[in-house]
Amino acid sequence: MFGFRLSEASSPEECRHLTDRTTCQDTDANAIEVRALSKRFGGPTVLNEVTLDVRYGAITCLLGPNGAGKTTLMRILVGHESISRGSARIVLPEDGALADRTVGYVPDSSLVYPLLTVREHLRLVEALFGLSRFSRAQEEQFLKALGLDEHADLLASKLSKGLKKRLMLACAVRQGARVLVLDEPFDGLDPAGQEMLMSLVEQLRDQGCCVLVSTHRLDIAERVADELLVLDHGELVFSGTPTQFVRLGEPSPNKTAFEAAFAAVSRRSDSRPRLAEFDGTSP
Ligand SMILES: Nc1ncnc2c1ncn2[C@@H]1O[C@H](COP(=O)(O)OP(=O)(O)OP(=O)(O)O)[C@@H](O)[C@H]1O
Repeated sequence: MFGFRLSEASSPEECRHLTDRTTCQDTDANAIEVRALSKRFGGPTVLNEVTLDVRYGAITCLLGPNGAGKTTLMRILVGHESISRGSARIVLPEDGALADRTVGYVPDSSLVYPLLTVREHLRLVEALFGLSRFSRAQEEQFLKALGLDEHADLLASKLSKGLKKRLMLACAVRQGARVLVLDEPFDGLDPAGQEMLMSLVEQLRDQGCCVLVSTHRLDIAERVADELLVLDHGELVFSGTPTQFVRLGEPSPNKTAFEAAFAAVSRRSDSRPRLAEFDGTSP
């Protein structure tokens, strides 16, 4: 669906930077290393002795029920939250990419400048990271690829939730980030937007980027994930490939193999409220 190739929209210098991703980066190399990481906010432990690796050249989906600690882990990775114990580090690509451009973060809540237009956001990123400015044609092509061309001159405050997410991702891509940390990026997107985003993350993966995506959408994880991480109550309860994951589930007529595996590894899987127990509708 994305006719736009990310490398085409950049200046020759940036093209080299972007297209070299696949050749300069060992796609088995770790991009993120977390070791015995614990986090407390004063009260209960929110992340407990978490150890994991996330690699370049892969889409890694981070799954887990509400409150499992996904956002906290991502905020720690991008330096927005402190660590109580252990360590977390981003491993820079081997080609000497600039550290300040390496990590792109799309948070769960919107982080846009309300009084700047979509187009102005891209120019702000260009200025902040010292990138040569897109020509008008390149800018149009880039905006079209990200599904933002019809909204280019709208103030960010006027964008829908899904479009704000798309804008934040566009800024991370424009920045040339190699490690993309995307917190619930599919939340608020319509089906066409979801397809577009899946295609985009696959392109980024194919260029050698590390794409870490948190989601509650098991169907989307099943489609795009090369690797899966599952957090539950702050503990890492699964790390491996989708093939390894589905082996853990009990076959069930009411669940997909992914849903069955998620239920098997997640302690909260059987915590559905039983309305009948409260409202007297049980026979
Ligand atoms: N700043 C904070 N102060 C105190 N507790 C916090 C803070 N941030 C997160 N928590 C707690 O940490 C736990 C994990 O929250 P987190 O947002 O990381 O989970 P999550 O897996 O992203 O959940 P969801 O899927 O609902 O977004 C929750 O119990 C939450 O209340």
